Amino acid sequence: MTASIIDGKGFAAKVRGEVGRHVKRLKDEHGITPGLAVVLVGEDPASQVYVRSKGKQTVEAGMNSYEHKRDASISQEELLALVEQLNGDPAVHGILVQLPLPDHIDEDLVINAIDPAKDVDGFHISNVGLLGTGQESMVPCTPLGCLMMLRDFHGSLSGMNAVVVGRSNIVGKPMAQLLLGDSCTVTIAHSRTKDIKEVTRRADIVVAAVGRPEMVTGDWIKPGATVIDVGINRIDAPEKGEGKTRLVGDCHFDSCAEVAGAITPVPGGVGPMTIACLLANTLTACCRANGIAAPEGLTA
Ligand SMILES: Nc1nc(=O)c2c([nH]1)NC[C@@H]1CN(c3ccc(C(=O)N[C@@H](CCC(=O)O)C(=O)O)cc3)C=[N+]21
Ligand SMILES: [Mg+2]
Repeated sequence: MTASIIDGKGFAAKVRGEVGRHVKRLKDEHGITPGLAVVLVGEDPASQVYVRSKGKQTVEAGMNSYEHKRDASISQEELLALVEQLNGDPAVHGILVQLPLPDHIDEDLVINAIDPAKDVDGFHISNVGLLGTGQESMVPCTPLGCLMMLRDFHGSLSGMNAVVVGRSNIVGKPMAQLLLGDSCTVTIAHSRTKDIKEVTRRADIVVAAVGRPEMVTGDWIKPGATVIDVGINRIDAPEKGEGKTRLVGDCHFDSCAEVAGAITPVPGGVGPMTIACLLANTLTACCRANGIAAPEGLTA
């Protein structure tokens, strides 16, 4: 078998186009422009790349983008004061504080200082609780993007056996909640899971979110299963020349693609969908803040 490739990059472009059409309508009919504030602390070059492409795509969708870059030495108090300022700014409908933060800053404290209604990452404890109880919330972008691709490919997910590999607050746990919400039978596997291959090999859907390059190989996959690869790992690529690198997922693409029915590539899979869902969440937050019905199909 050779798997179908799920085109996250193409799907993300469609989602961004749909967001852009709703943004235009908000402007034309209500005179409102959604605004996204991104806070970047420190100089990590990879983070800077993400922040730049987020800003560019935000503007392309017709929304306002506000970037707040701060030195890695910023104090926790100063960062909390910035979050408070953004909470109180009516032009800002979404706030994203890029993670990870430097070690001297308590990440949970900063995230929980964000107004939950503006928490477009869906990381605030209120949003986590709302998602877990099936109430309206802001849904984390990466799992939302994965869910959109799965729904698009399969239609209904009801009754499917889904295994999420990884138990992070950012991806694994919310992904499991969303799959449960779509009536999958959900297992969360992780580094301490015994006979993990036997667990994943029973899955109709495998979502790999462990942050270990190419850990999931074809022998972990049931023939015909759908594989969603969340990992974005930069590894050395001496075959491309001295000092060169390349991006790989948490799945070993070639061996998984021989067995799976469908698979997302890296790059061009989950990553672009994450950014598209960030824009969708910003639009949703803006609509809710203004008492306007948020467009369906862009939320969980
Ligand atoms: N509060 C917070 N929210 C985040 O959502 C968040 C964060 N912090 N910290 C960093 C990670 C990383 N992240 C990515 C999003 C898109 C791509 C993406 O689009 N990647 C392209 C490739 C990019 C390349 O070529 O380097 C792709 O997979 O095709 C990657 C990484 C969001 N993050
Ligand atoms: Mg930290």
